[in-house]
Amino acid sequence: MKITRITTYRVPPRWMFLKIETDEGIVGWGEPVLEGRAKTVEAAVHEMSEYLIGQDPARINDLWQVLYRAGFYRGGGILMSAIAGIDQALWDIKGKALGVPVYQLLGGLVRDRVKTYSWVGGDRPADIIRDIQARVDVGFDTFKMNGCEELAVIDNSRAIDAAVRKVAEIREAFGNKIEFGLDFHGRVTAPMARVLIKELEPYRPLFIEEPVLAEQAEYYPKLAAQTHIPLAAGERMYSRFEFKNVLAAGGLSILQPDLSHAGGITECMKIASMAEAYDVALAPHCPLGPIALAACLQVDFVSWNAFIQEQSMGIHYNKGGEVLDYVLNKADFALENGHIKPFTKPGLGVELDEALIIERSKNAPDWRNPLWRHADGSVAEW
Ligand SMILES: O=C(O)C(=O)C[C@@H](O)[C@H](O)CO
Ligand SMILES: [Mg+2]
Repeated sequence: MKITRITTYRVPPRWMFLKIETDEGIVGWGEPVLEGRAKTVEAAVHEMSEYLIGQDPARINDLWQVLYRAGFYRGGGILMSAIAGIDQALWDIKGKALGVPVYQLLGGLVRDRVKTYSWVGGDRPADIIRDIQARVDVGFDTFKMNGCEELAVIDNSRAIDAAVRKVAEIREAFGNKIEFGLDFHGRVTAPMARVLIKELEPYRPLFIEEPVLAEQAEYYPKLAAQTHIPLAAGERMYSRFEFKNVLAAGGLSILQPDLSHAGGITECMKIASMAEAYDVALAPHCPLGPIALAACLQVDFVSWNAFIQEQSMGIHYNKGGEVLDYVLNKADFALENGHIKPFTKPGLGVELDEALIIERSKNAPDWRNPLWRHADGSVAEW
């Protein structure tokens, strides 16, 4: 079998789908995207296609190493997202060629269903109680929300109290019938993380995500030493070589590699195994579309230390497009009390509405996250 063509489709709300065609008629799909940099990743995918056209798609490991090493420069969000989507599509082809779901090629199921969580609240969580109740009513019991609004490098007690009050209200309304992760979203500096985590300790969030920015990873063990709350990170780390350093230094209880940013299934399987060796849990990051989610689930189905999966149905970013819009086999993505069952179809398990993808790609928005500024005019972390 030989790869014959690579096509990319940027689609609403902010995703990009990749189609790899072969001379035997089998097609694989992937989702190479870095939110807000879709066009840059698209250029990277097409630059990399020079290494792929005419090649045997079955040689996923060799193609992955070529894409990672052949260009001399490596790593980072753009290149590793391009590789991620290509890798997903190659696994999709291999599963379809052999007539089995990808997880069968990775050693088979380690669990019968995967627990997911739902985002609630938006960039500035308001009406959070109402949002949670709406999802509790349909069976969810685990959620994630932004842990705070923008914070200054050193902020005041009012800002800290506002963040803590929201969490206190959630616990007051729902007790321990629900769990929630708090995503600091990189908005919190190391000094403020110490203060905010201390004040949040009594409310026992399930985890605190990106307690500091990935470039401040040396603070993970220091922050972990002051709290019992599990710390999580990973969406802005792009290869096993970055996760290696974080695992060796300690501090993270949960790794959140993004299957569309960290090199795809091939790379994230290695990251999952490394995490297990350090007794660290896996919770793949996925605020993206259906192909990214399917790739995450294939890894969750075979990774013992995977404990929960992010999915973006109803997330505040999905304006103009929802996860299942492009999916024909919607029933396979059914959530029963927040859990999803293993896919049965070959490959990644997603059957796509290609006509709709092509149609919506004709005027896809070039999504950007907002540029926030503090009251003094300085740039704020969004
Ligand atoms: O889902 C998460 O955990 C996020 O932090 C969302 C963030 O990754 C946005 O997708 C960036 O545009
Ligand atoms: Mg996050």
